[in-house]
Amino acid sequence: MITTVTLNPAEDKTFTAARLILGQVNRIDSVKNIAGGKGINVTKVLRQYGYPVRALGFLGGYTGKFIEDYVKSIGAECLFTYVDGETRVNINILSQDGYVTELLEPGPDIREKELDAFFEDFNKGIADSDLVILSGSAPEHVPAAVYYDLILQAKNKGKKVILDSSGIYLKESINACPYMVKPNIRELEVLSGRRIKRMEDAIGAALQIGGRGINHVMVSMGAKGLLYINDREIMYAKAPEVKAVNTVGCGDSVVAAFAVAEKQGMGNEELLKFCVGVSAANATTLESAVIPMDKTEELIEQVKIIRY
Ligand SMILES: Nc1ncnc2c1ncn2[C@@H]1O[C@H](COP(=O)(O)OP(=O)(O)O)[C@@H](O)[C@H]1O
Ligand SMILES: O=P(O)(O)OC[C@H]1O[C@](O)(COP(=O)(O)O)[C@@H](O)[C@@H]1O
Repeated sequence: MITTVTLNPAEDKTFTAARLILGQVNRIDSVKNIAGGKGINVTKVLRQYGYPVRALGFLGGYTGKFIEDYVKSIGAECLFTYVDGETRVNINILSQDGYVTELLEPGPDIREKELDAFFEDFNKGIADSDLVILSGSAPEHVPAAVYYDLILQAKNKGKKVILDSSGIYLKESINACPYMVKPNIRELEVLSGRRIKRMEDAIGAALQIGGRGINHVMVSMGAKGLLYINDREIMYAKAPEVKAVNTVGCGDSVVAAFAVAEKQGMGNEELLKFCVGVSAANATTLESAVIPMDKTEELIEQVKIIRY
């Protein structure tokens, strides 16, 4: 069993538009509403690879119910903690000039007793899982150190923890040393306190993070690909060129692919190629975290690895 945690799930509204002009009336060409949020996307990808998954996190109101129904429909187990507030709606605008603009709501207010209820659910939810995946931001009034506590609790029970978060939630939790962390360049800058302009900067910062006792550091670089540092190797894989339709969910696809690779016992090179292939394939579909399997195989073949 794999447990995914999405503290701040969202209904993702994907708008397509010719262009987006600030301060003007913008008419939308099409709308697609899907269940999203980082851990929900990870759950989607893991289910496509056939793994049993239990999804945890806060849900509330009509949007929360919509997300739970979807997660059940893909065959994942649900152990969500229901709250009085309403789960958020996030907007992703894909404009024809190639820009992806995301408008992310903060999420509902979480009361102290709701947070306590979540911690109880978490301890039940991870009992039979070997991998625990913590993804995304947290809603209002959840302490910044929430992931620090969750990582330690899961590690104390012998679980491997994967962390993909941002800002204060990432910074406050990194000293709990998850098994794997996946910052993008912006997040790596937050973690290391350094500006990252060149590959050498990214390698230096990732080594600094890994040196704290994190076994696997994957730095995602959008269309440029992935840098992967573990206790033995430093490897970079350029992303294959694809016609990107929607890059939302690419980071979540890397995380899910890493979990699949871990489950399948892939070697480092195979693992990196797989993560790059799956995430590039995600970019080719309009719906986030829907992986076209044939395309993925084709893309994996194209991935070239550079060792440092
Ligand atoms: N335009 C693209 N073409 C090919 N692969 C991409 C593209 N955008 C993202 N990817 C793949 O997805 C991974 C994660 O994307 P990234 O945007 O860095 O993550 P995040 O959404 O977490 O910021 C990248 O490391 C890369 O492998
Ligand atoms: O939890 P956060 O950081 O607020 O992000 C939520 C958003 O991230 C996504 O999971 C996409 O994440 P990635 O593009 O980083 O993979 C969306 O589904 C969701 O709206």
